[in-house]
Amino acid sequence: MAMALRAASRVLLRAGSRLGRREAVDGARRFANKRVLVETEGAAGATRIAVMKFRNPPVNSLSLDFLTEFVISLEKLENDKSIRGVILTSDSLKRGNQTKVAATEKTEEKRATRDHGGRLQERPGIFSAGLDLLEMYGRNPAHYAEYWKAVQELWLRLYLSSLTLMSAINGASPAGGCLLAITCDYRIMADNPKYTIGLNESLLGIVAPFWLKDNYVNTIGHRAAERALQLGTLFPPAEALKVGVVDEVVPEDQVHSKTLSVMAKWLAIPDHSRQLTKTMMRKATADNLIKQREADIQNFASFISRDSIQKSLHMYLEKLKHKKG
Ligand SMILES: CCCCCCCC/C=C\C=C\CC(=O)SCCNC(=O)CCNC(=O)[C@H](O)C(C)(C)COP(=O)(O)OP(=O)(O)OC[C@H]1O[C@@H](n2cnc3c(N)ncnc32)[C@H](O)[C@@H]1OP(=O)(O)O
Repeated sequence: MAMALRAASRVLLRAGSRLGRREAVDGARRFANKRVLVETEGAAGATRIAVMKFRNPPVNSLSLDFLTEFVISLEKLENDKSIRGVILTSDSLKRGNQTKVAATEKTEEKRATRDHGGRLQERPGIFSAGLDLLEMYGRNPAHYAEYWKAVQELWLRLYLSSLTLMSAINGASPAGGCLLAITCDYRIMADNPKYTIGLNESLLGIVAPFWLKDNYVNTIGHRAAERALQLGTLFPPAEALKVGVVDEVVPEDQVHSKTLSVMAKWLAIPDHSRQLTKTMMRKATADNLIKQREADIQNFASFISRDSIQKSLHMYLEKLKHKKG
């Protein structure tokens, strides 16, 4: 009997590490893939809220692996009928004792910041650095196509999610980081002038895809989007609030509690009427991509493969590598 139990628990452990860990923590539940930690709050049987924490060191860039894990986690939450609201945030915390590994070391692991025990660490103050530039540089067209399909998938899942989605923006949020935020129903940003948010693609010599542009227009209006997209504006919190990229700016240590209290207000609205309203507002924008997904993938793959675009990305990566501070 004991042997059978041990064998069963080994099978469960193996399945657990394949599917993501699930454990009980102080009455709350959590599951984790390697790059996304999901914690749920609230009593069993009652409405619960999930917090999805990004932890893809060093800067929470949207790598293919991260996108895949994100979509799997979101799908799990969509299928859990007790969950009605999800908060997106970064697991990046201000930590002491960090050492930035030399920029000359090339691999992903070596690029990350590590603590003195050699463990990989998030760089602090980053919500998400956006799409992973290394997925778009120096690869082949088939890879670009696969990557773009995953980017589209994440956007569609978030934009059309029946859950109430909120972002607790606790760090820098350029380009794809801003994409994550503007798919949400509500955005709360930490009041730290070092953090900026916006679609800065034009500064990299690339162009935001039409569906992200549409999402931006729906969020801040046509004229503001037209200007911000051409200039690649990254807004500090006060300006982000003024233009409407975010809905609230609060002191950094209150971002989580404020998001929870706003979430409670949204969850007081009946789900069916809120969801139908959300669909009514968003369906046409999403359908616009759905009906031309394949063409959008091919456009991206050929655009990003151009020598001139690869050169721009190379220069941008070099600039990042050699920047001071
Ligand atoms: C004809 C029309 C067709 C249309 C087709 C559509 C085409 C659309 C194409 C693309 C759309 C892209 C959208 C994007 O999201 S592009 C990504 C934009 N992101 C950025 O510009 C952010 C760049 N990063 C930063 O500004 C900073 O790194 C910051 C996030 C503020 C953090 O700063 P800091 O804490 O000082 O950290 P470091 O700068 O030192 O960065 C640490 C290492 O991480 C690397 N890094 C940073 N960002 C990325 C990234 N997005 N992807 C991959 N790697 C990234 C950085 O190089 C450092 O590496 P190393 O340690 O080796 O120097």
